[in-house]
Amino acid sequence: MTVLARAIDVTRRYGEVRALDGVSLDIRAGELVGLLGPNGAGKSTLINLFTGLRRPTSGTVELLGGAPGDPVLRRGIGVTPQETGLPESQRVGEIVSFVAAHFPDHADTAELLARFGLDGLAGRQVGGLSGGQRRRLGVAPAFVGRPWKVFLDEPTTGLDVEGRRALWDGIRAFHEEGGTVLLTSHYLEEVEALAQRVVVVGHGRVLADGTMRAVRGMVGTRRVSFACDRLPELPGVLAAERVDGRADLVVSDPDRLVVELVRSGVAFSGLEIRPATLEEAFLALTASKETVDA
Ligand SMILES: Nc1ncnc2c1ncn2[C@@H]1O[C@H](COP(=O)(O)OP(=O)(O)OP(=O)(O)O)[C@@H](O)[C@H]1O
Repeated sequence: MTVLARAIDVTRRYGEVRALDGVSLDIRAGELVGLLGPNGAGKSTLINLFTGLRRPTSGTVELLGGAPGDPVLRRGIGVTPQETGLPESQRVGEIVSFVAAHFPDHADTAELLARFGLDGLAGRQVGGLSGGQRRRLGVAPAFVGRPWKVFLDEPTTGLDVEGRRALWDGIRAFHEEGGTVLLTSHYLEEVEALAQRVVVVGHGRVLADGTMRAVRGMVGTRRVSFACDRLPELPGVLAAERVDGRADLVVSDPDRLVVELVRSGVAFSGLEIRPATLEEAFLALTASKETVDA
């Protein structure tokens, strides 16, 4: 299948910060890929490289088979950055028409607005939109030039459930017509609802790349905590902390951990098991990768 965006062993530094560290990734035509990772993982940097806004420090980035900075190739993509500053006094219809005017073949603006739940608002000034309507207006223009591929950086941040669903429907409709999507998100549920393939990034590296099911298995960790005087050696611990006489462990198999804890003969009390947050799961995944790589 045609590769629409490709990164080969890409590193990007900002001074001392290594935002991307040896990332290789292919996005093929027709895929809907979720790029999932905690704050600072390097998601926006990767999108900025694919869309030609930044250059890699080393490695190669290709867009539609060429250089991402090529204006002709860039006409084939649509981009929504994490934040958009739309002029308050401009009307919704004017904004979409302005973007459409840059493309020789563009979508019908009324249809596009309807697709993103903004129908009936073409004459409304941006200043009169709700936060959710504003965000959807920030995303819709990415689709106006009939792109091959769209890059959406946290498209649903700040949206309520209804707004999120309206946006998901718009993204799905584009994908069902054959469009390719790379979207970033902090939310596992969002990526699960939309993407067939999920790429987990952390500390500038690809930590996992596969189906949602496979990745959920990897990040589906639990936090097990209990009070004890001494923490024995236990298998399968991804991260451990001791706070006020309690051990706090992140594990992927809590049942096995508890069995081993009992077997160790160490006295414990106040056992609690709860799902780790996604953030914790990512940290554990990153930490375990670092241990493996060390
Ligand atoms: N222009 C910049 N100058 C300096 N450092 C930067 C710059 N842009 C990004 N970084 C750093 O690079 C790292 C990766 O940032 P990036 O924005 O790509 O992460 P992200 O995964 O998109 O995070 P978030 O989910 O918070 O948007 C972070 O440590 C960030 O502080």
